[in-house]
Amino acid sequence: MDLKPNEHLDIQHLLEDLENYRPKRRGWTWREKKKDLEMGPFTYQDSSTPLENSVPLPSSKYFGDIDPQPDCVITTEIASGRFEDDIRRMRMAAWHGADHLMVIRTAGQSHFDGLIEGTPQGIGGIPITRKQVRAQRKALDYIEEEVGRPLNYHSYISGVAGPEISVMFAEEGVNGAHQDPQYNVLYRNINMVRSFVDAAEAKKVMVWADIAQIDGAHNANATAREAWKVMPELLVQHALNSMYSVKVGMKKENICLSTVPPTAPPAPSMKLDLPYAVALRQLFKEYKMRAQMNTKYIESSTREATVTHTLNLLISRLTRADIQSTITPDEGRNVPWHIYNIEACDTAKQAFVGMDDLMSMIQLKEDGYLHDRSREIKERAVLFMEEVLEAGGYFQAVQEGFFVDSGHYPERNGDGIARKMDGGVGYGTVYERDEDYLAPVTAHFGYNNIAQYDSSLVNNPSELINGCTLEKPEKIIFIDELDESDNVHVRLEEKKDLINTSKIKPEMEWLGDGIVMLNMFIPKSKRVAEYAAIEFAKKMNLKEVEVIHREMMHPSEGTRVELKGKVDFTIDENDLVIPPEPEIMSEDQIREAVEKNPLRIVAGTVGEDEHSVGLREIIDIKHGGIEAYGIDTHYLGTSVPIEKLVDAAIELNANAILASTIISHDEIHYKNMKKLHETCIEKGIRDKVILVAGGTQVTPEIAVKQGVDAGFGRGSKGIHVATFLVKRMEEMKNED
Ligand SMILES: Cc1ncc(COP(=O)(O)O)c(/C=N\CC[C@H](N)C(=O)O)c1O
Repeated sequence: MDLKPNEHLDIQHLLEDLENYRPKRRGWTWREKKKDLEMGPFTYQDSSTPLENSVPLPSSKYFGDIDPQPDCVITTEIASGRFEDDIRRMRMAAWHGADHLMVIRTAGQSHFDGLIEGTPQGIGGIPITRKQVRAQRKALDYIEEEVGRPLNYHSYISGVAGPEISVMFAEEGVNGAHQDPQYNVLYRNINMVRSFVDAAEAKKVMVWADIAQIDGAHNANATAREAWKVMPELLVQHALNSMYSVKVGMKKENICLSTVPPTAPPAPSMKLDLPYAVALRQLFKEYKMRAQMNTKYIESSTREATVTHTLNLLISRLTRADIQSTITPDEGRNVPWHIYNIEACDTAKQAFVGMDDLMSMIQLKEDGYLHDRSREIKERAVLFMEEVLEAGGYFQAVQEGFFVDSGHYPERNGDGIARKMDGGVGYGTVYERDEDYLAPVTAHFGYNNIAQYDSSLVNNPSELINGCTLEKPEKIIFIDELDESDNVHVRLEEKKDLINTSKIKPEMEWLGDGIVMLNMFIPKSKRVAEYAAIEFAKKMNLKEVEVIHREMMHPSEGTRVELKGKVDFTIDENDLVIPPEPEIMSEDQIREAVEKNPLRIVAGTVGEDEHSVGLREIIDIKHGGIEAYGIDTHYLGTSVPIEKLVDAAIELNANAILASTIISHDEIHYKNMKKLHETCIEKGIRDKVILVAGGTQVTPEIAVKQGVDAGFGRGSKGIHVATFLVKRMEEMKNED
C-alpha cells in the first residue's frame, strides 16, 4: 500500500492481515543533522535533512516554499480515544514536521495488571493493545515513506503491567516509551517495591529493543501547587530514574529526561525557568533532553498557550532539547483536536527554524543571577539527595512525604505525596525467585537459573526453547478482537457513509463527529455575551452548543466567545459548484502572446490605501511579476484616486488597469472596484480596458460582481494575472 498525497489513508486496508505484520526495524531514530544546509536563499545550521513531502509554513511562499526542518525530534501527543482517527492525525502531523508520534493511553491503564486486547475505544487516550499498536506502527511505515523520514512511535510502559507492555512493545517494534517507577509510586499509588522490581524488568526489555526512554519527572511540575518550588526535587527524580536505568544496562543516549519549564507568564518565566534548564543540562550532560511544553498553566486561550509554548521553545534553544514534545495548545480545554496538534507542531518548527544558529550570536552569562541561581538549585538538589540517604533511602523518603512537597527545599510544607512501602496497588505481589527459577527468554532481569539445564546457554536462554517471541515472532499469540461491540470494525461500519464516499461532514477529533468551532465578539459583559453567543449558535442550527473559551475585551464594551457545536447533516461533494482553478500559461507562451499583442497596463493601490507590497509582487520583474513577460507596466504608487488611475489609462492608452485593494474594512475594497468599473463607463472606455482587482481579502467571485473582469485573492502570483490578461486580450480581439 503506497500512500498517495491526494488519497485518504485506507484504514480498512491497513487492518487487513495484521496478524502477519512485522515491524521494519527496532529502536529509536534520531534526525540526520545537517550543518550548512542550503534551502532557498538561506543557509541553516541547527537543521536536519528536509522532508520529501511536507506542508511548509504559510509564509514559506515568500521564500520559494522552503520547509527547513530543525535538528531536534518533534513530538505530537495524541489522545483522541479512537486509534483509527489518530492514524489520520499522525499523517497530518508528519507532513507538518512531527517525527515522534506519542499515543496517550486510555485513562487508568496504569492500573491494568495485564495487557488489553482488541481495539476498544478509549477515554482521553487509547487502550494500548497489540492490535492497535501494530496497526499504528504499520501505518507509520507507510507515512514515513510518504514524508521521507523515519517516524518514532511511542507510548507508555509505566504502570502495573509495565513488564508485559514492554515485551509487547519490543515484539511490535515500538520506538519510544515512558518508563519511570517513580511515576507509578507518586501519581498512581502503585506499590513502590513492585514498581521498582517491574521497572528493572521493563527496562531490561527496553534495552534489548533499543527503545528510547522518557522519564516522568515533569509530572511533579504539573502536580505541585507552585511548580517552580519543586525544581531541586526534579533533579533528584531525574537522577534516580536515570541511574536506575543505567544499572539495568540502558545506554545514556536512550535515557531522555523529561523536562518542563516550571512557570508561565505572567510569572517572569524566563527568569525562573532558565536557571533550572541550565542546571539540568549541566548535571546530565551525557543524557538526552526531552523538553516538553508546560501544560499546567494552559487555560482555554490557545493564543496564550502558544506564546507560553514559544517561550518554552526559546529555553530549549538557549540550552538543549534533543526531543521537543509539543502538546496541543488547547490542552487547557482538554479537547485535543486535529487542528491543535498541527498548530503545536508548526509552532515548534516555526520557532526553531526562526531561531536557527541563535547560539552562534549570543551566550548565556556564566556569572551573575543565572550562574548563582543554577548553582543554588543544584546545591538544593544535592542536599535533597543527601537527606533521602539519611532518611534510609528512597522508599523511606517517599513514606515520609519528601516528594512533590510544595516547599522550596529544604523548606517543607508537609504536603508532599506520601506512600507506604506496605501499601498501594500491587502490594505484596513481589516474590523471591526459587533456586530452580528458569525463564527461557532473551531479555530478562535478575536471577535466572539457565545452567540447571545447559550452562552453555546462560547468555542465550531462549535457545532452550528454540527462540522466544523476540527471535521468533511467529510464536506471538495475536488476538484480534475480544469485544464484539466495542471495536474498530464496528466504529468503521458506523462511519461507512463517510469513508471513500462523496459525503462530507466536518470533524475536530473523530471522523464524522460534526464538530465545528465559532468565534464571536459580543458587545456585552462576559456573562451576557456567553449566553448570547450560545443563542446565536443555536439559531444557526448548531447542536450541542458549548462555550469553550470566553475572553473579556472590556467589562462592558465586549467579550470574545469561542463555541463548539455540531452539524448533524452531511453535504455531497458532487453537489458542490467549485469554480475551476485558474489556468496558467507557461512563461514562454505568455511572452510570445505579449510579443504578438503588446500589452500596456497602469497599476496602483487605490483609495487611501498605502499597502504596496502585494501589487509590487504582482508586477515587479524581481518577484516574477508581469514585467517579466514584456508587459509595459506603469505603476502609479499607493493611495491613488480611482479617477487618477482611469485618466492615466486613457492618457497612456492602456489595455488594462490593475487596482490593488488590500484594506477591506466596511467592504471598501469591493466599493472601490464598483467605483472603478463605473468610472470607466462614465469615461467611455469600459469596453476597451480590462479591469483587474487584487488583495488578500478579495474573493474573485465577489469581485466580478462589482463589475471588474477578474479578482485575485491571497496567494495570487504574477503568472496568474498575466495569463488572465493575455487570454482576455485575445477574447476582446476576437469580439472586435
Ligand atoms: C513516566 C510516565 N509513565 C506513564 C504515564 C502515563 O500513564 P497513565 O496511563 O497512568 O496516564 C506518564 C504520564 N505522563 C505522560 C504524558 C505527558 N504529556 C508526557 O508526554 O510526558 C508518565 O509521565
